[in-house]
Amino acid sequence: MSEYDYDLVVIGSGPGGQKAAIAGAKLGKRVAIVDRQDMVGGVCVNTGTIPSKTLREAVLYLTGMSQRELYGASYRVKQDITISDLLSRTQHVIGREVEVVRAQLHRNQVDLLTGTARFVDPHTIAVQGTHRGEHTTVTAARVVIATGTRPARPSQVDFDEARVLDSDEVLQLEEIPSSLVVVGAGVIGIEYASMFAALGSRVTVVEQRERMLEFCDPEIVESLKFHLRDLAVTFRFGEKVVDVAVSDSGTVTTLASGKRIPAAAVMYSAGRQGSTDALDLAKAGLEADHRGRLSVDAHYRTSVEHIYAVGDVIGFPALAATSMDQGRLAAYHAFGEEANELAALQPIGIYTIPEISYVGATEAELTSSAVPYEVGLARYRELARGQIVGDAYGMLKLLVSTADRKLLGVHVFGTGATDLVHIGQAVMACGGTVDYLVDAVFNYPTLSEAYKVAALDATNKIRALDRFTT
Ligand SMILES: Cc1cc2nc3c(=O)[nH]c(=O)nc-3n(C[C@H](O)[C@H](O)[C@H](O)COP(=O)(O)OP(=O)(O)OC[C@H]3O[C@@H](n4cnc5c(N)ncnc54)[C@H](O)[C@@H]3O)c2cc1C
Ligand SMILES: NC(=O)c1ccc[n+]([C@@H]2O[C@H](COP(=O)([O-])OP(=O)(O)OC[C@H]3O[C@@H](n4cnc5c(N)ncnc54)[C@H](O)[C@@H]3O)[C@@H](O)[C@H]2O)c1
Repeated sequence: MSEYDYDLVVIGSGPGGQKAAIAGAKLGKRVAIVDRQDMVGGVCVNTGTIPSKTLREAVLYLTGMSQRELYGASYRVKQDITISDLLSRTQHVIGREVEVVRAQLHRNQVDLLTGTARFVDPHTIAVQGTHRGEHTTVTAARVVIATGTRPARPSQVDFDEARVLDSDEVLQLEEIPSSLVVVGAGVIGIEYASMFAALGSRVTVVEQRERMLEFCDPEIVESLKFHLRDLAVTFRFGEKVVDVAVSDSGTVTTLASGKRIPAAAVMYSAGRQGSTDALDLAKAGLEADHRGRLSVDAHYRTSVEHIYAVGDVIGFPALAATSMDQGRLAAYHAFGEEANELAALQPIGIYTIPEISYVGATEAELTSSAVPYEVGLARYRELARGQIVGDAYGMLKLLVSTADRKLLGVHVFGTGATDLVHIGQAVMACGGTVDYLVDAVFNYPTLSEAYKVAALDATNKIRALDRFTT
């Protein structure tokens, strides 16, 4: 018998924690996972990915936005959309997802301990429930910390949960604001800006940097900005928020340049802070950085050999999919199970309206590292499926090496972008060339056909160049 209550205790039940716990259980280990009663499934299910993506789906459906190309600019499924129309769908999906997480843990014999965990010593964890007296202490041979992040809140701003909110509190809004200031044009800010703009709020996005989504293809970001401006979004780049004042009639946001922006509400999406303050890390011999984050080695092991950390609490890339794999790999490493490292090719999906997705290199990266490439482009409006679904703006861009014809990057903008990208990802991961896409037969009419159209475009350009040089 082991000297510990559990072989593995996981703190946090988001994507990273869930997969660490289940991977440990599949290896036959005794596993427990700790989270608060109302947070099973993590930030991902309760306040982050799942609610925001469900809200987006509800917005797209009820506003009739994606059908306007076909039925006219005034088309709407529901005339007066209320916040409860939007939130009821969100609550429904959250409820189902929480049940799925609970059932998966249960059938894998993972004990779910409810409460807030803190270290008593490197192998002992105290779990404090919400009610007095609800207190357990467990010991573990190994620990995975998967406590995620929470919105960063500047100390000088008075958040009141009604008019001045962080991105978690958007889900508690009592009405759709007629106007909204979004502070920070990171992924969260720009996704919510898209949704509220689609709902008809007048949105102003304030971003201290000169540009947004700098890691994406600039041509696609330009297209997105064009679309958002068309929905009455105003961008204030290179501007910093210095003050937010609230009164009964609304809010006024003051920028460092002296500009003042009146709005019904203000949403802060200006970065996130690692959730490590409740953990009493010092008792485990650990220390977080100034943003509450933990550092780990290539196997997700912290400086204390038996304690691992995964997911958003270790920082970049801070995505649900990567967090899941980090969790699985941490558990495998902890129990000496062989596993491949995290795949190098990871897609990015941004659920703006329209959505963006890419995998591999950008044109800017290839240019700065002097890798010669050609671009193959397909526009949705030239695809039969694009016409059928009423998407006239979508595009798919392939970056192809002129040296060996391999795919170097895929960038998609428009309907289904976050799904479509995986075709290119699979071809790239298998070392495929553009010729595979030229020769492949795709179902017709589909958006996937964009790959063939773009591949033909790229090969036509490469051929023209070859003819000139030979
Ligand atoms: C608005 C928003 C939208 C997003 N959209 C996307 C998206 O579209 N795609 C995508 O890939 N990613 C998205 N993300 C990011 C994604 O949600 C995260 O990458 C993912 O949730 C991180 O998982 P995690 O394992 O780190 O745990 P998290 O999901 O962050 O959960 C951590 C859990 O730990 C618990 N916890 C913290 N401290 C303790 C403690 N002391 N004791 C017990 N439990 C504790 C918390 O209660 C929480 O339940 C989004 C995030 C936000 C905020
Ligand atoms: N689709 C997705 O994959 C998805 C969606 C949402 C969130 N996420 C993840 O969540 C994480 C957090 O996202 P985020 O958008 O909160 O953070 P972020 O750090 O990416 O963006 C915050 C932005 O706010 C700006 N900012 C900060 N203070 C400001 C001020 N006073 N005035 C004006 N601008 C200010 C910063 O310059 C920055 O651009 C991301 O790392 C992302 O990986 C992913």
